[in-house]
Amino acid sequence: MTVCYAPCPVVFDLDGTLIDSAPDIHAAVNAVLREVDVPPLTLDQVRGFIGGGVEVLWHRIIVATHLPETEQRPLMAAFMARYSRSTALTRLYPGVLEALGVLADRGHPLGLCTNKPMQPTRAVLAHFGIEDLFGTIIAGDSLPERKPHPAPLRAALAALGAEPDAPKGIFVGDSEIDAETAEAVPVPLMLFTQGYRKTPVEQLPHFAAFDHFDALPALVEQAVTQ
Ligand SMILES: O=C(O)COP(=O)(O)O
Ligand SMILES: [Mg+2]
Repeated sequence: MTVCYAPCPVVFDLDGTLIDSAPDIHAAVNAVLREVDVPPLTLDQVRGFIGGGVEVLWHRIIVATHLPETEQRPLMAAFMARYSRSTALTRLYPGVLEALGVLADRGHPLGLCTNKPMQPTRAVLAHFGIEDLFGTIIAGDSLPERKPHPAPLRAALAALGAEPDAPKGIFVGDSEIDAETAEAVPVPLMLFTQGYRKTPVEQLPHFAAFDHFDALPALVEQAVTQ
């Protein structure tokens, strides 16, 4: 694995890492289900379905609600129309703004690599006024591949100046998918433990784990100087 010399690119996952978006996703999912007379899902259920992008989310909803597979496309479209500007229930995790500011001030190029589609990604970043902090945004519909395929993270690192063949940088994420993606690139993963992960921390490959964003800048410098 290649760790870089300071200041190296730091790329972030979005849902469950920078933002707790599950309440807005949950509300939009249930509004769509209500339209087809399907009982609501719990917040825990929907949170457990997030991470693979909108197709995976709706595939899991279809399976859980026993709806016919033919419903997936139209319901997903109805969801996207509703969710794309939904930010009212979404929160930044504590310390995110400060940590991004510290890393940016230290000269780290910052990027975003999410499986969430671009339109809601841009809407939520604009809502929190943090869009301009990121030198690149690779979303779930930016490339033919999505995480855990290494292509999206490789593209984000390359856009921030990393060498395409042996990218150096750090990935910050919350999920099984993020751990797999970081290994596939490979780059060190800083695992945020308060996100949407379902696997115990010790079973997920990671360079370091943290439960509050206050800790992140020091972990990044550790990875860089090791
Ligand atoms: O929208 C999703 O399913 C996942 O998004 P993430 O990659 O930012 O966690
Ligand atoms: Mg995530």
